Amino acid sequence: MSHLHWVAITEGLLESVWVVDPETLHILAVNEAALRLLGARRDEVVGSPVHRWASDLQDHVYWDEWRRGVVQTLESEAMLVRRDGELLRVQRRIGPVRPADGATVVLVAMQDLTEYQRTQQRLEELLAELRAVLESSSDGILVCDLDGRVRAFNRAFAQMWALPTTLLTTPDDPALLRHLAASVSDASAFQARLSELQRAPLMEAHDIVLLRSGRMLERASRPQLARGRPIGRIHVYRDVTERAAIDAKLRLAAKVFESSLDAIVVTDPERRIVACNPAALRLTDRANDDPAGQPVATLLDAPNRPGWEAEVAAALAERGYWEGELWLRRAHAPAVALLVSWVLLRDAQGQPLNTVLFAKDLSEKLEAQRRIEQLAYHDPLTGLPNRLLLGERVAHAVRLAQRSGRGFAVLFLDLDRFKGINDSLGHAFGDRVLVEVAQRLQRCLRQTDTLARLGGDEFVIHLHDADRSAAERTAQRIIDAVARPVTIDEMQFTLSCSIGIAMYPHDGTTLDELIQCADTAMYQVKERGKGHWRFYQAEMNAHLLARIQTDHAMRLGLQHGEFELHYQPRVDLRSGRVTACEALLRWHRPGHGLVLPGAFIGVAEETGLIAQLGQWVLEQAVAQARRWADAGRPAQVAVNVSALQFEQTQFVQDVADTLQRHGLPAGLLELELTESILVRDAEEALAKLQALAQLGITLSLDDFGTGYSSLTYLKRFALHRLKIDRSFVLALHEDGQADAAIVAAIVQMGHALGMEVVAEGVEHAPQLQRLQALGCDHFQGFWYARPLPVAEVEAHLGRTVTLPGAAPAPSA
Ligand SMILES: Nc1nc2c(ncn2[C@@H]2O[C@@H]3COP(=O)(O)O[C@H]4[C@@H](O)[C@H](n5cnc6c(=O)[nH]c(N)nc65)O[C@@H]4COP(=O)(O)O[C@H]3[C@H]2O)c(=O)[nH]1
Repeated sequence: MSHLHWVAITEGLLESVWVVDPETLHILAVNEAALRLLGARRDEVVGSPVHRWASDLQDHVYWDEWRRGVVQTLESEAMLVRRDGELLRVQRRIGPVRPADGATVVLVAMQDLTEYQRTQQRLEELLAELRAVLESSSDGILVCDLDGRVRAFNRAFAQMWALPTTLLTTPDDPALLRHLAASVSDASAFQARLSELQRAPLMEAHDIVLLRSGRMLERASRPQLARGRPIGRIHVYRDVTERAAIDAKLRLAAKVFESSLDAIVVTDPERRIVACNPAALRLTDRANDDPAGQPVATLLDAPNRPGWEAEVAAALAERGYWEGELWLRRAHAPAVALLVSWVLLRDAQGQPLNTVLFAKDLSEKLEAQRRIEQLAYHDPLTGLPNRLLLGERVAHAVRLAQRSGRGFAVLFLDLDRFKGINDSLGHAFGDRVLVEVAQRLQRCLRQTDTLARLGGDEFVIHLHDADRSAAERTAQRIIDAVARPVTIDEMQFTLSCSIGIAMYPHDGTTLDELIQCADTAMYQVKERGKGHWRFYQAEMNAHLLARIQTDHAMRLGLQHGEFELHYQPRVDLRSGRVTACEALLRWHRPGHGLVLPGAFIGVAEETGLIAQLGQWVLEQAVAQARRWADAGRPAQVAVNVSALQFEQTQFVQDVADTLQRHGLPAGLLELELTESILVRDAEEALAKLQALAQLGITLSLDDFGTGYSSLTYLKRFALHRLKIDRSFVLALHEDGQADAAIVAAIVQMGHALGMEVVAEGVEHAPQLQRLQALGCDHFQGFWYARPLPVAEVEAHLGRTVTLPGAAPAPSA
């Protein structure tokens, strides 16, 4: 076949074709594609040896082997040398072709690999890029085929799921899936989800996977498409643990912002409002009116702090915060005080971002503070200043007086017999009396003076800038004001008060000193008849000192046996027999001789020593009565009981114990009580008296007629005897008709209540006769016998006295 034939046959082929003579290895014919490949003309190619276009030695060796019949066909890559010398990679197939009508030729078919190679290279580069992208992603990526087989995953995926090294090097799908399932907190839900995704290859899904480690993964599952058809699935996992935590924090912060009881206002750097929480809106009274955009300063005010805005701005810029009190202006309500903490927030570059204002409503606190101050500085009953506030005022007055050289006065005021009102009419009534008195006192004073209540019925007054005559005038004004009749609950009565006055700086330079002096002066007023005022005099304190000394001496006296009991016989007026005697205390005070109770009982009652002293008396009297009874001269012994002694909780028990200790029948003991005992705490007194009466003790009421002399308690307490006070008996002698009538009434009343009546202080026969005529039951007094020492009184016991005989009954 001619080479023209070969040209005609091969021209239509896309491949480059050489027809080579197997003997000479010269090219017999080429097609157009081969000419383009070699960049040569046909005449340059046809007739040329194949070596001409071969580039490497291997090619030469091959053609030699071909000629020697060692190889027949070949398919390989080879390098050609183009006409211009450029090398060209081709894929070639070489093989003998024997046409039916001709000799065998070698057909070399070649395909230019340059383009293919370039594409290949581009693909490889693309692949490498993709892999790099895949690897550089912080998301964990898992690629599966439609059957769920794992095709690829990146390093982030391996790290996120903590894949063991074996799974990284050796593909093992079941092991990988087992590892994933074992890592999640709900394995079955995880696997169910994977199966569901596998069944729906086109489904896109987003969900959250919780790992057992506590981490939280967000999964986005998308189908992998090739030419519009799904070929697999890409799972992208993102670790959102931190983000979820931040989200939770943000949600919490939002909740705090919303529900905070404190007002929170966020502003821009120019302090214009950006957001207000509900508490802020409530506080500003603008629930329906959004203040966003307004300068926050328009809502705030600081009346005592001009230039406060500049101060805030400077503090925020320098320190990043400001704290202080501001007032909030409100739309429809009065302004409120706020405690404000103001902070500046900056961005990462340090530029001001926002300011946040936290405000606490101080109105309640201020009100509480005001209340506390009120409570701390005022007496709750009358609302008057208390001692604390008075102390501050007086301290201030002292400072002023030191500069001005002018003095002032302190008045100590105590109501007279207030205790009686309180005890008999109740504390609530007493409180109303105190309020009334406080108002009257206040009206007697100037604005610059201070009236304080120390407690009970004690008031102290600071008279500002007052000399002696001013103090005197004010004291008298007060005495008069208090003395005006008081009407409470339709009950009218009169009060009086005693006032002691101390002058600054003459009597003292501190409130304590001045109060002490005024108190001492007031005490003197009380002792001398009450209802008056008096200036303090230095010797008053000497008197006080004497009392302290007396108390001390009494205590020592008790230890040293300086006390003794004298007994005054008591005579039965009907039989004339001495049936009883009253024990009366005597003190052999060293350096003072025999001291009578009037000089020390009062001090013992004041200092409380009376309880001890009284018990000593009881002990002695009971022991003595027992001795007399043993000696065959039984006589009832009457013992005086002071109010303080009676108030001791164990009093009844002490009496019972004493009787038991000495084995004295209770009927031989009489207790003389004073009226004040009965009015103090009526309920408790009643219980004690009943207990004593039950023991069999005789109870008598001493000094009847001098105190309250109320029928009510006489009836209630069911006492056995009434002792008419000496003053009435004395009056009988002085022929006072009115007093005689009183004595008669007392006797009758006593008898009507089933009580015996005893008259004290009978010094003269006529007194005795009148008492006899009035039906009095017993008497004691100097007419028959004074109080006598034991040795002397014994002779009287059981004796019958010759009485003068009853006087005619009084005419009135
Ligand atoms: N002018 C005058 N006086 C007479 C006459 N007869 C008796 N007296 C005095 O009158 C007082 C009667 O006692 P009292 O009213 O219980 O008054 C007693 C009593 O309240 C109290 N007292 C005495 N001893 C005790 C005691 O042991 N305990 C208590 N708590 N008080 C006592 O001291 C008060 C005074 O006691 P004494 O000085 O002993 O004064 C006694 C007595 O000496 C008389 O005919 N004329």
